[in-house]
Amino acid sequence: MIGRLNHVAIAVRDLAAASALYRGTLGADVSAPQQLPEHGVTVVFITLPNTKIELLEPLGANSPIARFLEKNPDGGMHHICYEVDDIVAARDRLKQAGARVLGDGEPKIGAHGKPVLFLHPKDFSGTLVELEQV
Ligand SMILES: CC[C@@H](C(=O)O)C(=O)SCCNC(=O)CCNC(=O)[C@H](O)C(C)(C)COP(=O)(O)OP(=O)(O)OC[C@H]1O[C@@H](n2cnc3c(N)ncnc32)[C@H](O)[C@@H]1OP(=O)(O)O
Ligand SMILES: [Co+2]
Repeated sequence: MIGRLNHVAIAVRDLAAASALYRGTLGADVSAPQQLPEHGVTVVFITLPNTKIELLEPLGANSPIARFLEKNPDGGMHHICYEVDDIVAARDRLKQAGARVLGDGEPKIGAHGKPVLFLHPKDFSGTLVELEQV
């Protein structure tokens, strides 16, 4: 059901500093920041030859990233995103298998303008999983 690795996301306290680190020290191609209030994040994408890295900074009072940073003050790996062809079919199959789909269970439009859903980390070996329909 899952396809390509779309991105690995890292939560950071200071998006400008983390972007400078990737751009300057690691020599990476870093996008401009994008605010996504519906997701409670400001995001940049780093394009690598085989996948992307998403850097996430908290945005707004109810950001899931703010809560993550309370527990992980230095930041860290936040989620992994797999591509699927049909997100509603994937969701229904996962629910049938007993996995918890987060939020209201309906796909939201993510950073790439495509539908996304999140799966509870406790159901996936301690890793928060995002699905993106491509
Ligand atoms: C930019 C848009 C989009 C894209 O297109 O790419 C994005 O990526 S947006 C990214 C941000 N959005 C989300 O994270 C949405 C989904 N997340 C959630 O619904 C919640 O953050 C959560 C995963 C359900 C956690 O909720 P929270 O209220 O923080 O619960 P707890 O702190 O009580 O956590 C419960 C339990 O789970 C562990 N945990 C929490 N977050 C993670 C994580 N990212 N990775 C692994 N484990 C995680 C947490 O430590 C708790 O465990 P215990 O302490 O053992 O109980
Ligand atoms: Co993501």
